[in-house]
Amino acid sequence: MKILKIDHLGIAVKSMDEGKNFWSDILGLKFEGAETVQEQKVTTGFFPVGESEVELLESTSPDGPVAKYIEKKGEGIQHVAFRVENIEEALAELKERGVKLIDETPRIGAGGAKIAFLHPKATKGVLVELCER
Ligand SMILES: C[C@@H](C(=O)O)C(=O)SCCNC(=O)CCNC(=O)[C@H](O)C(C)(C)COP(=O)(O)OP(=O)(O)OC[C@H]1O[C@@H](n2cnc3c(N)ncnc32)[C@H](O)[C@@H]1OP(=O)(O)O
Ligand SMILES: [Co+2]
Repeated sequence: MKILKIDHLGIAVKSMDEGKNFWSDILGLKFEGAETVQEQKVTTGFFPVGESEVELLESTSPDGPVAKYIEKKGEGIQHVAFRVENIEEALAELKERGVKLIDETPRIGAGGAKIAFLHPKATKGVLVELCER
């Protein structure tokens, strides 16, 4: 598999509006707009930073993964996303090597990217997202 770069850092926030204030008003990053991804029960907000982006995540439902994360650990970095050249190939390789996958086939994430998550138990405690755009 080939990882091209860190695509984004996913940061769980209780409120997109409040989160946005810090990242755009204080740090001066450009807010590229919000998008709800119903399947993941989140509204996302992207801020480009050089070759990568910050992705703020606000839950749309109390039983979504981001709401559960905040309940357990508080606001903060919920996942790291790597951009890969070919996500199906990467997932097949990881599966063959015994890595615990949350998604065995890609789903559709923000901006229409193909995404899939690896289980934090298989990655030394970091929820890893692979994405291909
Ligand atoms: C829109 C899209 C995009 O970019 O395009 C997105 O990013 S969507 C971003 C939101 N979507 C997702 O996160 C989808 C993938 N996530 C999931 O399926 C879930 O959140 C899991 C990662 C499986 C965790 O599920 P759940 O909270 O029900 O399980 P759990 O509480 O039993 O957790 C199992 C163990 O994993 C740990 N754990 C849970 N969430 C974690 C996280 N984000 N980072 C690191 N560790 C984490 C828990 O502390 C626990 O460890 P201990 O056993 O040691 O206590
Ligand atoms: Co993400």
